[in-house]
Amino acid sequence: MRNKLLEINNLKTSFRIGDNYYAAVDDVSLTVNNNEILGIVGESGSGKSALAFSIMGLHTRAKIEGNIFYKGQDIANISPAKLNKLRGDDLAMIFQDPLTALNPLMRIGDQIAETLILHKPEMSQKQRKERVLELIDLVRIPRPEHVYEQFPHELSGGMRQRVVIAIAIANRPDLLIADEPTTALDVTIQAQILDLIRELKNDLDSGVILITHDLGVVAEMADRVAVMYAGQIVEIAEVHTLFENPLHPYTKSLLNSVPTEGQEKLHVIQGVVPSLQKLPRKGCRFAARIPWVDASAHEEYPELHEVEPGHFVRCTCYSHFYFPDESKEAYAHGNS
Ligand SMILES: Nc1ncnc2c1ncn2[C@@H]1O[C@H](COP(=O)(O)OP(=O)(O)OP(=O)(O)O)[C@@H](O)[C@H]1O
Repeated sequence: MRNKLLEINNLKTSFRIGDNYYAAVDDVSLTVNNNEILGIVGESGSGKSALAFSIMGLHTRAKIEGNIFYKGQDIANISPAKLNKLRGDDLAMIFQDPLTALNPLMRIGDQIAETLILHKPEMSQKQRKERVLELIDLVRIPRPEHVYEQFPHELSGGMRQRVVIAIAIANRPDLLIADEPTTALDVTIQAQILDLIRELKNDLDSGVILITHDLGVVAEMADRVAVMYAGQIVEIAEVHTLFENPLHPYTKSLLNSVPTEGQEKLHVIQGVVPSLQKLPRKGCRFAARIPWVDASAHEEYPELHEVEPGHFVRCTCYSHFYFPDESKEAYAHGNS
């Protein structure tokens, strides 16, 4: 049975730039259940990492508003001591680049043991070593005894990422956040690492937040998907619903950017996510990228609408959206 592990309500994470605070995560609400993978997709700059860091309490200077309930306890603003206890124990994160996540001067075994020393101080040295070897084996690294003594630079990228995963799961976390865990790896290794994350999720009955810009990864891995644009969730749905019936113009354009068999020409929406200072704070944040859609189609304060059970879409523009033919689009851009 799936239970609610994480519930985020109206989260706003703002960074100070000059004299003002600008929200990089703006009014995000979501839930994650145990034994569930929630995929979070969106272009670079859409706020995915800022959201992950907020959950992990890793922002040192950001302003955090709203609630992050973990098993019913609000961790959005708890003391650093309490958060440290949770982090690495109940909550763990797998970062994008294993090289920067690992200490180049420390043996693999010692790096994995470190998190056990911190969170399971009662373990004897012998028990700890046994557990580290078990973890190395669990993430399918061959010859654990040998790898225990090695340094990060002696391992391949894929093996290093397995070490990072071993550290993350050392204390059997209930919630695992994986931020682009396979971006730095080639395709075959990527598939193995994703398989491993899915297996560990099943074994530990954990909830997983999988952040990626790769829709193929989401289709393969996620149970539900949240699509983020400019700090907000613009659509959230079960994975098959999102792929079969995408509604938000941004989701449609993301899906359109993945070529499928038999499709000759794809319409790709131009532009990028605006910087925090330039982000419109009123009206539909995606409006500027679909200038051919009439302004009246957008809401003044776009909200998430539940269009069918569990399927939410932001702003009414989704029901007026269409992909223009190229000539009309050129006209729209030329006149905007
Ligand atoms: N510490 C910070 N101070 C100021 N602005 C920040 C900070 N961290 C992130 N931002 C800004 O917040 C916005 C969201 O960034 P974030 O890294 O969360 O995006 P992302 O979707 O994870 O992108 P990527 O896929 O490139 O990691 C961006 O405009 C970014 O420049």
